[in-house]
Amino acid sequence: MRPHLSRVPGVLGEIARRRAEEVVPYPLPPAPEAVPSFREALLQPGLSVIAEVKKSSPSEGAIRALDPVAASLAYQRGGARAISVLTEPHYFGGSLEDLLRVRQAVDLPLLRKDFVVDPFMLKEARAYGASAVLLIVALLGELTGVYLEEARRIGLDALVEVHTERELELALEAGAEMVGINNRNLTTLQIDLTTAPRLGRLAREAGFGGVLVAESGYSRREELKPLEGLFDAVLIGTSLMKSPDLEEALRALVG
Ligand SMILES: O=C(O)c1ccccc1NCC(=O)[C@H](O)[C@H](O)COP(=O)(O)O
Repeated sequence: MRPHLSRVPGVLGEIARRRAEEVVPYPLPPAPEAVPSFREALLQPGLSVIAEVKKSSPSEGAIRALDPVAASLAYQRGGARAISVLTEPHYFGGSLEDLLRVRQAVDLPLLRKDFVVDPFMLKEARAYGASAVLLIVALLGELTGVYLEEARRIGLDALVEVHTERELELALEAGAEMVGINNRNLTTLQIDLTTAPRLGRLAREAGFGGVLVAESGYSRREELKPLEGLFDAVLIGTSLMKSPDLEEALRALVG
């Protein structure tokens, strides 16, 4: 079952509609028998970092044409607990090949970072070595629970992404065990670092006891302070990818 994408505004809608046109099921390679748990990795003490391999983006244009394996190995050495690999090709320069190559090179759990708009994309994620997928409530709406169930059924963790109070409500109603709060408005691309702590507090007040991840816009250590004691993890891409030394940059950011 596919979401109605005609109602999704801005660049997010453009990316998702293009992605939906491209999904044509094909025979997948055999999935790895076991992959490390994304959820358990983020539940280790302290604020876990999910470091992102991101070559370009709508907000930045070209970021850096760094080999995803070299970037991931640097992230692993720098203390990342998980790695997010963009697999969207047109706006982010990613691919499933990148995901597979990173899977073969590092021991950390991998998040397939894409715009999931068809259940086949979940099967692809599993086949190419992901431990988890991103489910964006602004795209999936009322179908979020259906995609969440399907992800679980095939052995994937799901990070359910929200940006507004209404989306947070939908994520919690859908039974999300991991909620990602994006500071970036995916329609305007504006970043507001108060979004994650504000919605994070609302989630905890509503009794959410699962994994909370703050996403987007972080580049300095002091910006992580409001996340302490509230969030389990932070997802960081652009600022790390732009750093001359990714390993050092990660250490400097989280200590
Ligand atoms: O990054 C973008 O410009 C973007 C545009 C449209 C949809 C999604 C987009 N980014 C996805 C993300 O959420 C980020 O890649 C991720 O949270 C890391 O953010 P950052 O550290 O700011 O690169």
